[in-house]
Amino acid sequence: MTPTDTAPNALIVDDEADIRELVEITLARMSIQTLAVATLAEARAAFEEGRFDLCLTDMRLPDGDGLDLVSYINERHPHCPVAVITAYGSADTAVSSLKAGAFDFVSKPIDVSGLRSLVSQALKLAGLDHDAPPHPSLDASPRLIGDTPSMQQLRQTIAKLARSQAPVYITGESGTGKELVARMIHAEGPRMSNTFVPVNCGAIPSELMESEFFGYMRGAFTGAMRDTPGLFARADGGTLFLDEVADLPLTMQVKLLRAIQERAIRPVGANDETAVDVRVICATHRDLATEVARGSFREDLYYRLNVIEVHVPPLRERRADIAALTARILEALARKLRLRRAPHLSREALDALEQYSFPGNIRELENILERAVTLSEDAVIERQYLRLSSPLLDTGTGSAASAAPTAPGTVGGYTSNGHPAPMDTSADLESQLEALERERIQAALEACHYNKTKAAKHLGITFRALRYRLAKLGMN
Ligand SMILES: Nc1ncnc2c1ncn2[C@@H]1O[C@H](COP(=O)(O)OP(=O)(O)OP(=O)(O)O)[C@@H](O)[C@H]1O
Repeated sequence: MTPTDTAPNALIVDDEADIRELVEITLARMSIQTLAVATLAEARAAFEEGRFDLCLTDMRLPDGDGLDLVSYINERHPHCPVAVITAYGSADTAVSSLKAGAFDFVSKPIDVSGLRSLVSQALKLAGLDHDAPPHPSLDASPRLIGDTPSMQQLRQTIAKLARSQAPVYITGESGTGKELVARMIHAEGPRMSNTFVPVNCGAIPSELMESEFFGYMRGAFTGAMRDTPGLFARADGGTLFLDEVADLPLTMQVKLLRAIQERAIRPVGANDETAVDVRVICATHRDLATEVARGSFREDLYYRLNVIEVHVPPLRERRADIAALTARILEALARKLRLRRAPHLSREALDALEQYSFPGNIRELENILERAVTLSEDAVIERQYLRLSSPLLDTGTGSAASAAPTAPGTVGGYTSNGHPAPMDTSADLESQLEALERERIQAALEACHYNKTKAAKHLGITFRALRYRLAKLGMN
């Protein structure tokens, strides 16, 4: 196809003629007009004269650093995505270019199919800025509720990160909305029409990890009846969300690092690697830097994943959002339960919620409200239906252990030797149930040698549900 006036145009900045040529040919085959220059000065001059939909720049230029061009474009031409071409094996440079605002990088020797997918992503990005109508999936995509300054800032960060391809590391307590943030980064960016694949790293048995992540070939092991794609292949063109990444065993961390660095995977039983184009976003409620210091998380992988860090604050640090979140959750519940009108909370009930510490954050708020709607038959939900285990907590750490009603001589529901306390029969039903729950969970954990995945199975609940309950009961 011959480029037309409406064809997108790209600026290529590299002092090596053969690389310029390779990139020009590849882009021309994609019907993209190109202008190739060899220096930083020429690149700046080109930007003074025209508008580009994409810029690809080498990192080392005769008159300066590619990073300077990245900063210049981000400042003066923020609508133009810029990607850098890095020398083979220079992971550090790739990471610093992403931090400086490059949306992606391609390493030498240039792999043409990788370059093509990078360019397609970039053009989708550029397209998002033009007057294109919003993608239909955006309307259906989840929304982040809340107007406190931290939420407003989080929304701005999401919009910025959606434009980049850099790995993102999301921190925050359980139930704060880390997965929701990851989904929004995916849904607002050029990968929106491809798959978002969430994976709970703590829930995959370690012996199955490699085949789950990378897939397997028929006959690779007993029971491998057909070629089966793994999570990376399913997320090709889209986003892989690694939840609880700190739970990955060290052997898997090495393989993950390789897949991210090489942008290729080798299914179990396959001879060759297959290229994949996956954006990795990960999250954990643990402190990865501490895990690195303890030796349970590889520093090189940490460095690779933690290019950009986003923190999602706990609900108790943004109490002003509780009313809006409650209203939205009650509306959703009304739809789910086919109620004619969404119920709402009495003033007293809302006050109680606004003072509660929410160790399980928004997921806990959802559970409290679902239970209240089920228990209360009125359109106005009174405080007693919230069944808060300790309604009025201080603004401290939010530890559920300090909140839980305890039997005399016990700490957080445990005796001094660490065993669950005997049930206090004078306590109300709620605290009796809580004590029972603790006891059953503790017994399951002990029976399964503290393997949470197995304990959850043993209890007949999901891994997430177990983790939520552990946090709620302060048993972490
Ligand atoms: N700001 C928000 N607005 C609306 N809903 C939210 C918000 N934050 C979280 N939620 C909802 O709260 C629930 C928990 O969120 P999510 O699963 O994203 O938390 P998480 O931090 O990933 O939890 P975990 O650490 O347990 O994996 C989800 O149903 C999510 O849609």
